[in-house]
Amino acid sequence: MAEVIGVIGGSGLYEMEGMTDIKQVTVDTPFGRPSDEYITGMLDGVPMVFLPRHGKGHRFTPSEVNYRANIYGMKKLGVTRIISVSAVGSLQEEIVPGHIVIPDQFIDRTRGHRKDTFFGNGIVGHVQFADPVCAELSEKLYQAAQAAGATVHKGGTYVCMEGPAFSTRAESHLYRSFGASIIGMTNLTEAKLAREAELCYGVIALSTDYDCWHQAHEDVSVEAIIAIIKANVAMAKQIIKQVVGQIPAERSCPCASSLQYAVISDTSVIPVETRENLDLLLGKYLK
Ligand SMILES: CSC[C@H]1O[C@H](OP(=O)(O)O)[C@H](O)[C@@H]1O
Ligand SMILES: Nc1ncnc2[nH]cnc12
Repeated sequence: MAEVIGVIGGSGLYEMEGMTDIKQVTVDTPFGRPSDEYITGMLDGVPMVFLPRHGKGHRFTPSEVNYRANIYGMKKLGVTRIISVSAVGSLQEEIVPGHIVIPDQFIDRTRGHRKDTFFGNGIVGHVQFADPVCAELSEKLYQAAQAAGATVHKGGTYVCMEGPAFSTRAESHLYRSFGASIIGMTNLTEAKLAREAELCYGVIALSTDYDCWHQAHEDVSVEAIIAIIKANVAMAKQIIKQVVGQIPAERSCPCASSLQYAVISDTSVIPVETRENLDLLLGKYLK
């Protein structure tokens, strides 16, 4: 039986066509409400769960999204691999709007307001995050993007800013001086929580604009982003359709055991409520 694939749709991707046996599922979590109901079903014979990150109708800012609930809900529904589809600004000339990037690194420019860990409340753990995305899933996404006919860039550094306002021009130039490739507001937070939930995480990033550094292009605007998304969302869906059949049933990557040596707390002092809240993620290590 194939493992369940989760898709988190970003700006412009609020539903996943082509799924069969669809159910809308409300999931309760110890971390509050996910962004919306999850859509469960099958895509080309593979079990799939879909969630729109900002909610249907795009109701939550990047800072307001309840990332912990979203990831926990995926885990609760049996998901083992998450594919994120996201709109990003390009920080490099060669990443033209309309191109796809499969990023492999992040730089954190969020401001510490987001809940980006399941740890706390009496339990401390530190997962490895040097390689923040699943290399195996990302390779499959790259191959699927090529097969779908996209112009796709393999690897790249995603700057995750807080938003919701876009960057100043000075910030945009600063990120370019870091050698970063793309900029968005959501994916790093998800990647951290996916790692803490022992889920693989990979990103299909659709370049929608040149942010505000490029002298020959208009500064980023929602209007321009939506136009590019509309023209390319079918491609993102095509990549997902391509990839589901290519993902092996069993995972052989390290993502599946990322919590094994992460907890530093004396397990005898973990409060009962914390233990209960984290049982789904950590129970097998806290016996
Ligand atoms: C609509 S422009 C800015 C918005 O788009 C990206 O969203 P997502 O990552 O969910 O596709 C970016 O991160 C911002 O949230
Ligand atoms: N230029 C940009 N900055 C931040 N997030 C984005 N999402 C799409 N384009 C973006």
